[in-house]
Amino acid sequence: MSHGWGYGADNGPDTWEEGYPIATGPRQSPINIVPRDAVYDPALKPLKLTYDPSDAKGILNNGHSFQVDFVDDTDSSTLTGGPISGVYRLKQFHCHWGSSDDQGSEHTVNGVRFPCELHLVHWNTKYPSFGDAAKEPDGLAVVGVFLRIGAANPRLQRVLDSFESIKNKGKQSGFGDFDTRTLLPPSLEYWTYDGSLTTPPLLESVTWIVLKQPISVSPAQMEMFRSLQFCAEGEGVWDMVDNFRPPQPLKGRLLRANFK
Ligand SMILES: Cc1ccnc(S(N)(=O)=O)n1
Ligand SMILES: [Zn+2]
Repeated sequence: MSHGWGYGADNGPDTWEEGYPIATGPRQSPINIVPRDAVYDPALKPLKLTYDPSDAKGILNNGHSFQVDFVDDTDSSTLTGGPISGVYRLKQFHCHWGSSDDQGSEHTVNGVRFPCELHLVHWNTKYPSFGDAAKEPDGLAVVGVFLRIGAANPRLQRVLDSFESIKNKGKQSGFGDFDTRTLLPPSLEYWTYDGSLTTPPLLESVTWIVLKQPISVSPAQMEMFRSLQFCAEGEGVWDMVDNFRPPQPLKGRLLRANFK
């Protein structure tokens, strides 16, 4: 049985091009963010993130990460402003993290890797669904938030506490009444560039919005991320760690900032 893509030695990011030739396309993600090369754009609007806690639906171990899924049949949890036009609905959030605190994020800043990176995935409501939007160059907008080692993050703890019920691939559980806004840092200053999904199908449909200010996570909390498993129950032990794609070539793309 041919196994799918993953983060192992024989199915990791360097092999993805075999099944997904777009892996070497012109607008792949993540990238290394070099703040000195970012162009301040005064026309960039502030981000407006409006999330209804009652839209949180469930949490799933999809075999690559965990994801918290949201009801997205109304405009109750949306992203507007920033570099995008129109209304984008929150679909899910997930994270990427390392086997140790010195790696884990997908985007890097001046080559610096963070232990974890949170992705809030939104889709453009000019298209009928997430799946349709994901095929369009302006279809998705992902807000990236870096996590840095520091004090324990109480707002993250609710997510981490649910991990024991989704330890293995395919496990899911209810996850309601969660205010996603509480995961964001005080400052919403951001970098933005045109990119892609960072996991297959690597579709080049993402407007990336990476927040400059990290949120905190404690070493003990990082160990809880590492308690998840890539494999299904009864299929052995394979800690879910290092589920990140390394930075990809910028290929002439413009990196903008909404701050000086
Ligand atoms: C929903 C989804 C699929 C694949 N990749 C991503 S990501 N890591 O670019 O946010 N999100
Ligand atoms: Zn992601």
